Amino acid sequence: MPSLAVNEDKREKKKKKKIDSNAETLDFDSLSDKKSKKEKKIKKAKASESDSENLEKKKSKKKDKKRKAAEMEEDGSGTSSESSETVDLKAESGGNSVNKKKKKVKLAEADEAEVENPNAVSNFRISAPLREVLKSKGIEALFPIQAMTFDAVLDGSDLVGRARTGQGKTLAFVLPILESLTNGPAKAARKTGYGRVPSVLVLLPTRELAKQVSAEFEVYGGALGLTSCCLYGGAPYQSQEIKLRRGVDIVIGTPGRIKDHIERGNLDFSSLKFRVLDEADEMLRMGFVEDVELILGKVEDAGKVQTLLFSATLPDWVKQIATRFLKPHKKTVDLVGNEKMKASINVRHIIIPCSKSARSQLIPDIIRCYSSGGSTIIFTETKDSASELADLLPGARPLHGDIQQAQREVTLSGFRSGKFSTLVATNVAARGLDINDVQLIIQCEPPRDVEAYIHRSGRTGRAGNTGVAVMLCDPRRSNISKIERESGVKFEHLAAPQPSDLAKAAGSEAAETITQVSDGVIPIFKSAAEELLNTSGLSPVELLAKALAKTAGYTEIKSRSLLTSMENYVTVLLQAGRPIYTQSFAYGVLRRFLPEEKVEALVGLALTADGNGAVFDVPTEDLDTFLSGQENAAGVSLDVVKELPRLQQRDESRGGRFGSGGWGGGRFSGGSGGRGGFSDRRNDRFSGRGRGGGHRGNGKW
Ligand SMILES: Nc1ncnc2c1ncn2[C@@H]1O[C@H](COP(=O)(O)OP(=O)(O)OP(=O)(O)O)[C@@H](O)[C@H]1O
Repeated sequence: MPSLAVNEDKREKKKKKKIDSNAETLDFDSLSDKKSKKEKKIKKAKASESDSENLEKKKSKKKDKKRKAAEMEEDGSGTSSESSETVDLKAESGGNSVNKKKKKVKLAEADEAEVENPNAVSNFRISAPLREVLKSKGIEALFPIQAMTFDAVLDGSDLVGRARTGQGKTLAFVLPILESLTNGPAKAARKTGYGRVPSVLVLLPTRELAKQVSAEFEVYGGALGLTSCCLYGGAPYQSQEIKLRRGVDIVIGTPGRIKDHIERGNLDFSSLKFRVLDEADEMLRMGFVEDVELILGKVEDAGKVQTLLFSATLPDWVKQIATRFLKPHKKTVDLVGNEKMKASINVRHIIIPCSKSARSQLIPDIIRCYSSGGSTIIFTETKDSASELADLLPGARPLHGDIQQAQREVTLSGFRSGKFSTLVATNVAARGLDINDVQLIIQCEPPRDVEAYIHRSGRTGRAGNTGVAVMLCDPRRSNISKIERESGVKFEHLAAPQPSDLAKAAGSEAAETITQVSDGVIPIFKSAAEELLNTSGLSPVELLAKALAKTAGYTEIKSRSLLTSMENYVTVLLQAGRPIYTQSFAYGVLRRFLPEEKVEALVGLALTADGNGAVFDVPTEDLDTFLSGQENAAGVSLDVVKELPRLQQRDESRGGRFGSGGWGGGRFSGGSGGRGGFSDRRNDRFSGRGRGGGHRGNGKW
């Protein structure tokens, strides 16, 4: 297999990543305990060389994050006038444990960039323990959505917040809620002591997301002495009930399980101060509306509770529902608004045509080309396809709603920690999941709605990092134009990587690894090399090329068709000297000069966008029959295509004959042509589109 060298590389990267994250954890521990600065200095001085290396890495990571935060600001959100108001408010806030003197010292210590940055953490009413945690995570400035909502939330407003994926919406509610509970308006009425009832309720659509947000509350809330509890289905009730009985400040969970706990009399919202609906649109879309309404309805005096609603996508119907849950004078901070581009601007959005049957062959190559050695999440429409594909891809694991919760957790934590680098998931992983180093998203087919596209592709390119989202599809059947129009994404229509391109890349990597081999091996292998040179009949360069190929894992290079990406097929263009409006006309022309069984053997027939031709794939072994056969048909030409012409695309929403999009013509960088277009009347290779599983309602993923 061609991926050996790259896998080695990936393992090295993962190792490094783990060392880095360990360093962060250690640092956080030392910050959060109450040891004096002097002790810390001594500890630091004693730190081993590798520790200091880790610190160096961490510093540069922090600088990177700071730069990214500043860049994000420049994207146009945090206005300086607002920020200066924030600074004033902070100076006036008596409840804040940081006194003015300390603040001055801090500001003096802060580097220039921090002072100049209006979104610097020090410019907000964020108390010392939270600042310490933020610092330990390399966060020195708030992202725009956080900066623009912080005061409103801390000062008691209901709020609807919207920012693109990966822009830090979680901390946008975590930080002000925690400050409010410990230093702000919610402090006075907050229940404390054993058996206390929760002050905060956070609802999320999936278990994985609930756990992730709960972990944030544990880290940040823990620094302030607040406890949290995550309630989600598939996990035993008992441990959740024990926690609730002991008393918690923050409850995070999925609607179904929260409702169950209410019905069992385990939850009392009489002292609730905050309700958060994260990924609100998804929760409501999944059919949780009634559960959510029931849960929110359990708050007796809604006037005393602040309600916050966050998502990267807020369809109009959700905004309408929001008016039922939020107070009339709620604030709205919408950083996407009417901007055309609704998906992440840090992500390269690519479409590669591919038949269902070629997926498992093509995906490893896409990973090799686009994952930059990082992790990949592949989205399928159904649970079955996720399991099937995970079985076919080496080292991949599935994640979907039919997998036992305990296994789901093992899988996700293995993926997070880099134990394996390809996750094949349904929409259960589409929302909110923030996983370090996911560089590539592959969607096996276009999702049914634009929101799903936005959230899935948003699992990469987070917190100012970049990423790639590749969508595979059958242009004849997909509604790409609709997704393109509604998401504002301008897709790059590219060809699938050719095996020869991949082999070339692998060859360069292999050459690099060969230079790293010690000269000490030469005397041992020299006589075998001389023997080979003398007997092979090949030149030294040719022999070395073979050795490199073997090192890279190649013993042969297979061809792959431009149209369906299938191995051992070749793409042919048919022209009939007149327009070809229908597939049946194209088949009719072919039948005029080819035996029926050969016509039956072709796959993926699609009409060209100019209406003058049809392309299809033929088995390589049948190519000669096709090409020589045309001599018997006047006016007909058949040519092997080097670059795929633009193809007609189905445009469901507009119903035009020649859709606005079009396929092919694109080139994979360094590749040898575009491809696309499908139809297979013989065995309907594309019939398994698998919409059946759907994703509405509980447990469909
Ligand atoms: N101010 C900040 N500076 C640097 N990194 C940050 C900051 N705030 C959040 N992050 C990091 O950004 C990443 C994305 O944050 P988060 O998961 O909250 O995004 P999101 O907007 O909720 O995305 P999604 O819409 O996909 O749920 C996380 O890794 C988080 O730790």
